[in-house]
Amino acid sequence: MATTHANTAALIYDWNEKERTGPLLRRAPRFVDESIRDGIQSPSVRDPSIEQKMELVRLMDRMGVQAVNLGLPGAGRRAQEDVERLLRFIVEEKLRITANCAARTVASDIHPIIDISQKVGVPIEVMTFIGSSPIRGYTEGWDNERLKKHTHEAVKLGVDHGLPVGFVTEDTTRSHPKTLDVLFRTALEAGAGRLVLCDTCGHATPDGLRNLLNFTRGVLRSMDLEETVELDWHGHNDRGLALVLGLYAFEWGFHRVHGCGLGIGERVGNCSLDLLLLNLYLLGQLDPKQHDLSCLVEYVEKISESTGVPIHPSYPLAGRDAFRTATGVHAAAIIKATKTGDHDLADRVYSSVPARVFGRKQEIEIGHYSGRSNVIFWLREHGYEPSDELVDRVFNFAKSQNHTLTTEEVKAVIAG
Ligand SMILES: CC(C)[C@@](O)(CC(=O)O)C(=O)O
Repeated sequence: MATTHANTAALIYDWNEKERTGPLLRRAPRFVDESIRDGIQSPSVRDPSIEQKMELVRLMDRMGVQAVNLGLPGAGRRAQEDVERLLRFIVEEKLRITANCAARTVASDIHPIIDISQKVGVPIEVMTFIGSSPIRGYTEGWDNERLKKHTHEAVKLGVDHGLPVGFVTEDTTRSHPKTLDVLFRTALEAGAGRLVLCDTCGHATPDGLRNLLNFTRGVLRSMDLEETVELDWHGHNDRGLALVLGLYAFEWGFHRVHGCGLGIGERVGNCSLDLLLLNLYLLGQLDPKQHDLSCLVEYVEKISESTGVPIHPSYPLAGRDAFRTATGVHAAAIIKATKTGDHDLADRVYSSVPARVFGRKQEIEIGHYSGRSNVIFWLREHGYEPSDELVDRVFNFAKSQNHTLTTEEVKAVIAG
């Protein structure tokens, strides 16, 4: 693996690399951060302040995320003000990140995007969305003719004002090919430069994603647009597959994948953008000159702080427990590796994510599953001489408890 130190690599047989069918990308992956649009549609999420949104956009930019959805200006005055301020912020700070905004396929949602774009003098990509599945058509009472008319008018409105337009079919993964064929053609003929395929309800399996992509490619090919129109994948996590599908989407040729920090978003959330970045990094698919992931943990923490969504203790990389162990067998191995002085080795003995690369640290704790080596290591780390008597005392106390000891608890036992 490209990101493993040579010493450690010799000690790991990497089945991941034996034969790769997963992400080996034909082109550099690009990302759309939906945290401050779809992310904040989650019922448990608090709307971050404008300052917090700016901070998040700055972190996205540092991580090399190419585009951010700034919101849905059609939602009202506050959304419009936020979008305008964020767009000005991007310009003033000379960030590389580009902006897009969500809009229903109605003129009243698209006009505010045109207005803000003209006011600030920067193009905003219009991401105009329409429910395209039969189940949505049934509940909303829309027929295909109506969908087609709205699609044509909305895309044309953005294009006529010189804005790039992405056409977003909600619930694409449960939509009939005949409907998609009509809608894609209508949008592309009206000048859409991008199709956004959506797994709005988190329905797709990897087969579903591939079948849909092949179908969509067929439509583009028949219009001779395969080389010019870009494809985005936007997925939700109802079945817990969003991250895996995000990785496959890149593998199979999507240009961009959408995601949210900490995987927040409607219901069970979107594809986790931080875990997508982490995985592509571990697969050696991110150019380190373009993607500074030293702030990846900070990004997840800021998402959590600003939205009020806690980070689950076992959440990969940023979770409190991601690099902690109290278990005797695990700790003993890590302690031995630490003694070699090779930190990469110590970080990899019991994790496939190297903590130190992301500014985190492997920690050894003391609990009822611990061995004496945990206690000795802990005492040394905290500046205590591990005498036999002291080790016994802490060890026996830990065995009588049902949880991992806190620093205060260990100190109280040491104090006697
Ligand atoms: C707008 C679209 C991309 C959506 O997020 C739906 C929405 O938020 O209305 C989806 O998942 O299909």
